[in-house]
Amino acid sequence: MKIYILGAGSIGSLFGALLSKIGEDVTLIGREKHVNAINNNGLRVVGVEEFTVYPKAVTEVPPEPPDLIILATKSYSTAYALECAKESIGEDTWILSIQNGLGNEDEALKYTKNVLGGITTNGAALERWGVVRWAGKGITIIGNYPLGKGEFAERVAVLFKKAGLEAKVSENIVGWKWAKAIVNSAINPIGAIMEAKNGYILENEHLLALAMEVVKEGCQIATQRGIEFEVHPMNLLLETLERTRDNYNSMLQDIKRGKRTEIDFINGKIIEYGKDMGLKTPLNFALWSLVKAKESQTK
Ligand SMILES: NC(=O)C1=CN([C@@H]2O[C@H](COP(=O)(O)OP(=O)(O)OC[C@H]3O[C@@H](n4cnc5c(N)ncnc54)[C@H](O)[C@@H]3O)[C@@H](O)[C@H]2O)C=CC1
Ligand SMILES: CC(C)(CO)C(=O)C(=O)O
Repeated sequence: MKIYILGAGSIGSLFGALLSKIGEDVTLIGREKHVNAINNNGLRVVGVEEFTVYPKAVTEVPPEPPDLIILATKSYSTAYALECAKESIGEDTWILSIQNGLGNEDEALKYTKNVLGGITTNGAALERWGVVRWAGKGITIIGNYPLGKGEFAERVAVLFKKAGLEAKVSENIVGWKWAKAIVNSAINPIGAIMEAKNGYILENEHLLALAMEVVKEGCQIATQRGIEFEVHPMNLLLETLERTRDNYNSMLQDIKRGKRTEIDFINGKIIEYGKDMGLKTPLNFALWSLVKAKESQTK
């Protein structure tokens, strides 16, 4: 399959490397330093598995339409990245988002009806240009966005499995996207504000109570929008906190590096969807405001 990785950073490079290893026609689209390193020395994966592959790597989206574009930028870069890719989105091209947050697939729907949603609990980090660490093995769930299974989603899941990724297809990917976003809306800002590992939220009764209330608030908005969950976000919250006890969440990591966070696409989207329905989301608003303030402190 001809696959473009749009946003070859941490998670995109991991998916690109694994798909390239099984012989798929992968092109990584990313920033100059990473692209140059890949072209000079190949793309190295370390951690869960260790290997080097030699996929194509470029800074501009090639004009030929691929079968699949895997969207792996941060959510705040999605709109611009898709605009750069629009000439390469053919009639038969599918776009799959493996990003966190809400709204990425809706951006993709502006260009094609062939959109797959996805969530992944794999952990990846760029160790240096050309080298990606597969920090933790997880599951990837994909499905036609917003709803439905579809033949192409099944084909992609088969490829992912062949590449060594645990993968499954869901008929309700929108439910999974919301469930993950609601969990992130609690863990990420609380961990970022407290500058604490995820496990601390589980150990501290005040933080755990707050996280659970934030999850309830997100669920109210989702339910009003008719979203149904395969796994309830409250269970997912507790399971995620336990499983990622030792992690500093990605929002905290972004703040520490002076980078923009994805708060606008997590708590920000829950606030926005609430407003659309005349519903207030005071907890999400408080966390969003505090993270925004923290972001501006580091600038
Ligand atoms: N890193 C991880 O373990 C996981 C990340 N995610 C989600 O995946 C998304 C990506 O996360 P990361 O890989 O960690 O971020 P990252 O910042 O490491 O990678 C994104 C890359 O996209 C590139 N990019 C942005 N705009 C571009 C454009 N127009 N053309 C080409 N490249 C462009 C950036 O230069 C960057 O290298 C986020 O939504 C994140 O929440 C989800 C699960 C796990
Ligand atoms: C699951 C969790 C909370 C792990 O830290 C995450 O998705 C993140 O850090 O963004």
